[in-house]
Amino acid sequence: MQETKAQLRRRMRAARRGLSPYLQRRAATAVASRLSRSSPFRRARHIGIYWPMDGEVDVRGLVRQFPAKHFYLPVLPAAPRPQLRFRHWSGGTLNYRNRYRIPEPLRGPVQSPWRLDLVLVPLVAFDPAGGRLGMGAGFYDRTFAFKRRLPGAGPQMIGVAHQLQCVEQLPVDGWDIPLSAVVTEQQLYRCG
Ligand SMILES: Nc1nc2c(c(=O)[nH]1)N(C=O)[C@@H](CNc1ccc(C(=O)N[C@@H](CCC(=O)O)C(=O)O)cc1)CN2
Ligand SMILES: Nc1ncnc2c1ncn2[C@@H]1O[C@H](COP(=O)(O)OP(=O)(O)OP(=O)(O)O)[C@@H](O)[C@H]1O
Repeated sequence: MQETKAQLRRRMRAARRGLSPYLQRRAATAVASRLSRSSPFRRARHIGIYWPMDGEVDVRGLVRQFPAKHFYLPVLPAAPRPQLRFRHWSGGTLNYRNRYRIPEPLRGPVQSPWRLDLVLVPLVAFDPAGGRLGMGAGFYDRTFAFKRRLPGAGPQMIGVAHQLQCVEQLPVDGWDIPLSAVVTEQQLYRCG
């Protein structure tokens, strides 16, 4: 029988969490190096990144490596707003954790999502066509929903993942924002 989204999420999260610290470090280095050689990254000045959780690839090393670029971390929306905000982060220690226990900067300039040049998107599973399965709260889909109406507008969305998170084909929902590329420790997928 076909695996449900919830089952696929559970399986992929367990798989990436199960990677040894050695494999995690190797993936982090390979992904950061492949990203930093790609033209969307080289062109970008304002970049959305993420604080890794639950076995996600750790690309925070890029912040130290590229001091001339500006990096921003997602900040969860306060009650009435459905969208993420992105707050400037220079690589320092963060003391505050949000309700999912993910660190967030408490101060610093906030950048509108559409003024970022590039967003490195965390994900649970992806397919080679740019389909993405996230944590299931729809944060990235809602925040970048404007890209469905204006496909060329706003940041390039590049998924970041371990190769083991690749599946043949994900079901597409109407609100899904397709990824323009996905980077893993093994390859760069150009999508769409
Ligand atoms: N590193 C990282 N940061 C991110 C995301 C992400 O996927 N990765 N997000 C991408 O959108 C947003 C956070 N989205 C999240 C959605 C659900 C859960 C979560 O852990 N859910 C629990 C149960 C909920 C609870 O504890 O209340 C779970 O099922 O594990 C975590 C983050 C913003 N920041
Ligand atoms: N543009 C949107 N407008 C309104 N609701 C949305 C929109 N995008 C997503 N949602 C809602 O968010 C819920 C979760 O979507 P989905 O399962 O695709 O999240 P996800 O991409 O896995 O999560 P995340 O982006 O948080 O990692 C959906 O049930 C949907 O109702």
